[in-house]
Amino acid sequence: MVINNPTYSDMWQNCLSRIREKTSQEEFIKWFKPIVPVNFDGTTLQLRVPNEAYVYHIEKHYIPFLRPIIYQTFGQKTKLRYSIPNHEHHTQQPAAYPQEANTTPISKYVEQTDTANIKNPFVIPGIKRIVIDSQLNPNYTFDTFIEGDCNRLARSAGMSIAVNPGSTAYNPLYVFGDSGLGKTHVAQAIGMEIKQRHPNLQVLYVSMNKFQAQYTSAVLNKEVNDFIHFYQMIDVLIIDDIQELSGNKESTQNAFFNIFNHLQLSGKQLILTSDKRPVELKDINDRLLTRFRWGLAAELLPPDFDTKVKIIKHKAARLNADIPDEVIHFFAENINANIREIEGALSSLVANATFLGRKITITLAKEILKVYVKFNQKEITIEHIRNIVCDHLKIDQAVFDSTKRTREVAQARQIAMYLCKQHTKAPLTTIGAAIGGKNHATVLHACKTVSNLIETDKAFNQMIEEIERKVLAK
Ligand SMILES: Nc1ncnc2c1ncn2[C@@H]1O[C@H](COP(=O)(O)OP(=O)(O)OP(=O)(O)O)[C@@H](O)[C@H]1O
Repeated sequence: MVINNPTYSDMWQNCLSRIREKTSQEEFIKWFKPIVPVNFDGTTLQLRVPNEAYVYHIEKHYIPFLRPIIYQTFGQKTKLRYSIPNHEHHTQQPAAYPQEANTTPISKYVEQTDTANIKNPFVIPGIKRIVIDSQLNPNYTFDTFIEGDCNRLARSAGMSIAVNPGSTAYNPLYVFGDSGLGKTHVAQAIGMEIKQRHPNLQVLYVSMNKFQAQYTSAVLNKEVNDFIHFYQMIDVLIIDDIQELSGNKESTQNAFFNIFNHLQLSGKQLILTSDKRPVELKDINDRLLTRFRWGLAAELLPPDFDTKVKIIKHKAARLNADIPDEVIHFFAENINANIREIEGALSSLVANATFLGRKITITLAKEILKVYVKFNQKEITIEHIRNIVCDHLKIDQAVFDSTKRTREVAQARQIAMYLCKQHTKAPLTTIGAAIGGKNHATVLHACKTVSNLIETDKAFNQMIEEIERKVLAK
């Protein structure tokens, strides 16, 4: 009886049987079944894999598992070599994901180089680590993200994740809140911190819109598998504006599900941001929604006064701008909408001071707020100004309205007239009539006197700014 030596294909089948016993059906079908042995020369086993993503995935996740199986079947110290169909094509072109037409590719599978010098089994010389541009904004770090009650949960959870990505209970971390409250900033800060602490991890930030565009292009180019494999290799995936997945085609949601599920099961970290609470997300596959709720949902709230002050001071320092406290407080009191608007107002304040040589005062700040943010201030009336002036200068209203002409009272009236001219639309005659029954020439004179004092007397100027702040904080 002639016993034929088994071929390397038979030997590989033997390996596959053992692999099948020890892996899930899904893993086996996805990662091992597509592998084809193409040569074995007694020392090196050459396997054809569908693409570079396989090489990377196998090397990263299965080597300790595969090694004994291959050694027992092919012999101790057997070396592995991979080949990839259309390799020329694959390696000369940068990998397709994630990139957009006419933009710099952010990922490159680096070409397999000389294989003659294989020293260690299971190490593929030349397959260098994939180079990925994480797409993170280096300005979005924890150092520049000011902490307050409004963001403490997201910030602290983010810090824990940065220390142990994928190993905390916060997976995924779902950061939600209204526009401009710092969702992108905190998500990217986590990514930046992870890159610093764990330089070997692949971190990728992508918006849901960009992800969808890439997926659509992958479908058109028949590269969906490459697309999914690329994303499945990421260690920390940050997806901004996840709510954009709503109402998307089943196929896009399925692709995202495959990626999400794979990463989560492999202990990779996912960070999602959204302008909606998880329960408010609509038209998203239930199996995804359930997974979004597995980790931690952290809300970002509008900052309180003190946090706004800290943020403004921090941003002013970065702009090298010296902004008086009362202007900072004025901004903090009057901008309620979001931090992006604070930044816009601050930049234009500084631009006015730098390019137009204007002094940074509450009056300038008010002008800017009118232009740059929804400034919901109620109309300021003459009566309101009179009340504030009397209150601040501790002058009785009845005395203020009387014919009494002591220096303090006369000056209080002048200040009130000046502020009425600055902050109301009332004509000078109306202002004069309402303050001591004076004519418009007296009001003009009062305004001139106060302006001169503001220019020449520092203490007086400070007092006016203080009164003005109270007037505007209506
Ligand atoms: N706590 C903070 N400290 C410092 N800057 C902050 C803070 N929160 C937000 N910002 C700044 O506010 C701006 C808006 O933040 P970001 O883009 O992260 O908001 P968002 O919630 O993602 O908004 P949108 O939903 O509109 O995309 C950014 O420039 C960011 O740096």
